[in-house]
Amino acid sequence: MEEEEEEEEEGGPRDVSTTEEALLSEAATVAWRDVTYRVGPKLILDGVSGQIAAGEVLAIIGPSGSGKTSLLNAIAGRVPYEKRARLEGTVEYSGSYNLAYVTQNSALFALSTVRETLEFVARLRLDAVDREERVMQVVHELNLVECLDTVVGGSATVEKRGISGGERKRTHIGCELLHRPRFCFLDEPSSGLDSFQALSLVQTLLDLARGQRVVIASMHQPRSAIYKSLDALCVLGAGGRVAFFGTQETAAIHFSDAGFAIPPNYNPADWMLDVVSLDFRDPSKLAASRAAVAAVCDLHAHQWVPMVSKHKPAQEEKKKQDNWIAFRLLAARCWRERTRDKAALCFRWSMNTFFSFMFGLVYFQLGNNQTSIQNRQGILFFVAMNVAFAGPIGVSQIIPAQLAVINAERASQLYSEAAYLAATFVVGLPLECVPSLVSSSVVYFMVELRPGLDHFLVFAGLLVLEEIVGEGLGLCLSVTLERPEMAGQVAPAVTVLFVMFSGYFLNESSIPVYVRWLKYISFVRYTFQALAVNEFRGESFSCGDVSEDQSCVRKGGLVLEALNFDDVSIPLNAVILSIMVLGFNSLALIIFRFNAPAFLKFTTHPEQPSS
Ligand SMILES: Nc1ncnc2c1ncn2[C@@H]1O[C@H](COP(=O)(O)OP(=O)(O)OP(=O)(O)O)[C@@H](O)[C@H]1O
Repeated sequence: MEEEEEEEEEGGPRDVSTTEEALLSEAATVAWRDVTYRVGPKLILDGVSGQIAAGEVLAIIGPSGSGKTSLLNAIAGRVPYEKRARLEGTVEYSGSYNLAYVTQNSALFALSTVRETLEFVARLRLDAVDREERVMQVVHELNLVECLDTVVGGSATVEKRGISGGERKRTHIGCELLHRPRFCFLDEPSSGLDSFQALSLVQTLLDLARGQRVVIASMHQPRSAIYKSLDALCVLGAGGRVAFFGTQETAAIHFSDAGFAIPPNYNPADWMLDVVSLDFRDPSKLAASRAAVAAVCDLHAHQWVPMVSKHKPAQEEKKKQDNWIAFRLLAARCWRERTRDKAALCFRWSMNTFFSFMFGLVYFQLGNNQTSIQNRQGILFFVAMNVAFAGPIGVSQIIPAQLAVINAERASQLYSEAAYLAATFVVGLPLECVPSLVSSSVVYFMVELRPGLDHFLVFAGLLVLEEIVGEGLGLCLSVTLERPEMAGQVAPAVTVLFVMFSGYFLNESSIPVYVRWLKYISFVRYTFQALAVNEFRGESFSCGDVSEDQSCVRKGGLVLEALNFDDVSIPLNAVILSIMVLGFNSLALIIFRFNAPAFLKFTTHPEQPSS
């Protein structure tokens, strides 16, 4: 029933096989010419050319630092933007295309199972009609059956043992293959796998390619069985030049022609890598290895025949995003990730309750005398301050901890920034507000603040509102800061600023003019003011605990006057706090969009026509 509803929501079933056949009937090719990539003065890729058609697996091999990842990024359009970087040349795809890009470090959500991870992507990328079947197909292709219901585990912030490194890699690849991409780019997919797993992965890539797909993978050091199974080879030499491009048979001839015939009984890939690496052990070895690299690369440059371009400019296919579905799926994932970390959740909630009891004990049953006036101000301020810290500290670390996965998902345009932030915010509401509501109630009744249900409800409502504003502030910090440790330090510091301008420590008339504006954005101030008005306006106090020569404040209104809060209106402050919720969330969205991963665009060589 649920499934049927979803089908309707997502536009109903579609004939996937027809769409797929139509897509595959166009021959997929990608060609790159004279790709040159520099970062500042450093030349990383030096005029690299090549092409590959559907049905084949191309392996980019080369020594460490020769530019394999950079070339793969350049072909896939994923070179990270940098001001001082420059990318020249052309890359042409045939027809419209959709691509998969599997990065080297497989960042995944730690507390989701393999099934949940795959289903999340499938629900965003595939129509309902063959979704389950496709997930299971990928699970079988990548041999993930055994670990399907195991959590991924092992992230920087969550210490939880999960699936193995190889399974993790295959899960990541599985996510990218779900939507049947025509072009698959994989950066070192076999790294971290044992030799059997690596070979079976390459076999999967070959099967994928045979299904009319282009597969390009960078590889560090393919074992001989893997080398033999590859269709085409691009060998990058030290310095980012192409040492060879073609099939294995021509590779043997090429290296032999350059004076480096592959010895019998030697893994050809190992031999080629030895030839095209620089040997820094001593100057003479360095000069000899430089000469060898130059000889092989020059011979390739001399023999390389650039193909005649038959390609029309192509557009990457974009799947239409449904923000509502994305929001629901993101909220479900966010809830999972935040609630499955039981230890962290219990720790936070117990600390919260502990401090509430501490506050309750220190200010236990205040009574109604003159001493209670100062104590009431104190406890109201502490409660407002406590709640102010909870939101920013709780929320600010969430996005930095997930950034690697989120950026990869954003690069694949899996969902919109608005859907992601809305889901993070909404999931945070019960998780942040419920404990804060519980602890505020404990304090209210232990301390015996102003009697009356109406006063308690205003008190609780204001604190919930403050918590929500704090969550918005936390989101702003979360999208700005890149590392969880940074968030952990910055969030309390920023909140302290707001606390300073709460109107409790500092008489507002004494605040220097140039920082006075800060008081207008201090959400702690609006909360504390409204809490004080709720507590004191219209309340009377007894003078039983003061001697005759001491002054006695009978009216709560006088307390508010002394605090400069006499003209504060609770509804107005609540409205201001609500506007702040909107303001902080909108600001978070603007910053998040601004920080979206950006990729370098090609600028053509001056001597080349731009079309
Ligand atoms: N943004 C950058 N700024 C400066 N240097 C860079 C940048 N990107 C890449 N490089 C340098 O370019 C060279 C090629 O890097 P790349 O990651 O493409 O090599 P690789 O062949 O994939 O290496 P490995 O096999 O070790 O992963 C390296 O020396 C690297 O330090």
